[in-house]
Amino acid sequence: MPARNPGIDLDLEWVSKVRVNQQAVLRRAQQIQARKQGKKQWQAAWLLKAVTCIDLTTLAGDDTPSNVHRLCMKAMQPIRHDLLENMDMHDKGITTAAVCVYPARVADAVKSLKAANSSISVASVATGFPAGQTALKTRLEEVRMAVEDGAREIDIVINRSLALTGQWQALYQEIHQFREACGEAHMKTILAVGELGTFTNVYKASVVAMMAGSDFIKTSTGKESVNATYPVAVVMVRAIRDYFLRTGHKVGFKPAGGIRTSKDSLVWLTLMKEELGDEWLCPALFRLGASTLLADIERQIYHYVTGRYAAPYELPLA
Ligand SMILES: O=C[C@H](O)COP(=O)(O)O
Repeated sequence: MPARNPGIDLDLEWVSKVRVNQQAVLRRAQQIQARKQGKKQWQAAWLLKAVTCIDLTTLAGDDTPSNVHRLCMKAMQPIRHDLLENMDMHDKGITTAAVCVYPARVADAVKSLKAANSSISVASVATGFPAGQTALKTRLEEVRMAVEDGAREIDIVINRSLALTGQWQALYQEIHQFREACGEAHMKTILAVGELGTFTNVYKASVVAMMAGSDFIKTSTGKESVNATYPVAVVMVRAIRDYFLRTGHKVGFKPAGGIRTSKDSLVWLTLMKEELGDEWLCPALFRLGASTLLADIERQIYHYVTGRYAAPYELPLA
C-alpha cells in the first residue's frame, strides 16, 4: 500500500476557480472507449488484473451470513482452479481485492475469512448508505462500529445536500470527521456523481474529499439512477492527478455501480493507464466496485482456456 493521503487544509480558492470543459471531457471519454483492446493471452492477463482490483460486493436487503460466506469464498477463489492452472497462474495468489458488505454483515465476513485463513480486506459501506440522510452523529457511530467489527476499509457516502448548495467547508469538515472515525481503516469517499448535477460539482467534490483525507474517491453507491460513467471518471481522475501534482499524495479511484462486463473492466483499466499511468494500476490505487462483473470475467477466461462458453452449471457464482 502507498502511504496514506494525510489530507491538507481546505483550499477554497482552488475549489472556487474550477471550471470543467464539458465537450473536452466527453471527447476524451469517447477516445478511451474506442481504444482497441488486446486479444487472447493479453486480454486474459488484463482480465486477471481486473479480478485482483475488484471489491466483490453484496449490498442487498436480503443479505445473510450464508450468502456473505459464499461471497468470501468466491473472493478467495475468484476463478476456477483448473482454469488458472491451465494458464499457469494457479499459484500466484489471485483473489479479489476486498469484499464489500453492509455494516451489519461485517462481522460475518470477517469470521468467514478468518476461518479460511484469508487476509482479504473487508470493506463496509457506511454513513447512512446510500442516501447519507441521517444525523452526523449516527453516521459517525456507524463508521466506528464497522471498524470495531473488523472492517479495514470504509466506503463513506458524502452529504449531497452540502455539495449541491456549495457548502464546501461543511462538506470538508464532515469528511474529515469520518476520516478520524476510520482510524487505521482506509476511507473511500463515494461522491454519488449521478446526483451532483454538473462536472464542475464532481471536480469540486473530488478535491474537497481528497483535501479532507480520503484514501480513494469512488463514483457511486450503485443505487443512483446514473452510476459510474466514463466522462465523470475522466473528471475524477484529472482531479486525482491535479491533487497529486500539488501535494505529492496519491489517492485511489474506485468506479462502482453498473460495471457488469469484461469489456467494461478493460475500458476502466485503459482509462487508469492512460490518465494516471501504470503506477495506479494496482489494488492499492484502483478498485472496481461490482457485484456481478466477476461472473462475466470468469466466463471469458473459461472461453479463452477451452474455446467454448461455459454452461451456467459449470461456473456457479456466489
Ligand atoms: O459499490 C458497489 C456497488 O454497489 C455495486 O454495484 P453493482 O451491483 O451495480 O455492481
